[in-house]
Amino acid sequence: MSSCSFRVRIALNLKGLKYEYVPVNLLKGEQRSPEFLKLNPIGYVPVLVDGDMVLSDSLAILLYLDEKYPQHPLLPSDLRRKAINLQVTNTISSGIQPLWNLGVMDCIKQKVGQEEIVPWVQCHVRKGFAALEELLKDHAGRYATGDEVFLVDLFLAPQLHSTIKMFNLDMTEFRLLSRLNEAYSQLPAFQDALPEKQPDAPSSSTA
Ligand SMILES: N[C@@H](CCC(=O)N[C@@H](CS)C(=O)NCC(=O)O)C(=O)O
Repeated sequence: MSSCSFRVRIALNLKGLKYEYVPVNLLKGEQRSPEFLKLNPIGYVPVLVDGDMVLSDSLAILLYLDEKYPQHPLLPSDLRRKAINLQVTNTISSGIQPLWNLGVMDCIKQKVGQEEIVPWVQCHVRKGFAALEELLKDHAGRYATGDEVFLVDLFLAPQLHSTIKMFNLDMTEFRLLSRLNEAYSQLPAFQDALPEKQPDAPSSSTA
């Protein structure tokens, strides 16, 4: 169900890399098991194990894969487009996704009440999406920063997919993001990375 793991699967698919998929059930708390904490002491997925290399943050994993496997580069060579990619990627990974992480939602449920989860997530995601529309409006082509898929698309697609699906977000005011979401849904590398396509997904899986 993790949007952060979804990012990494898209990159592995784009680069044509074979990998062994090891499921970690977040709803069962498997990310807090002693074995998993040895891989990532903060108890978050994804983790990439590549020989003796253990990496536990999606951005670090993506940049590592990009250097090691340069086919289908994730960052554009053009300096300005590269900078926009990094800016928007970081806006999603630090300004949107952490605000609706499972641990945050659990905390709201316990300290404030279950009924406050959806309004909380909708408020923060809408604020983030409004910013993304503004940040990307002068850069988007078919995808977020032109007509090729880059790093920012690997962050955007899972964010859109997960929040629209889980929180029934009304996207009518986010016209650019809606168009991009539609474009991503046509790409095999993105389709095959969907949470609901993974071997351990329950039939009603959301991300
Ligand atoms: N910055 C990290 C964030 C990782 C993260 O928040 N992972 C979430 C799933 S997308 C998680 O494992 N949540 C489990 C929890 O909150 O207990 C990354 O990009 O990999």
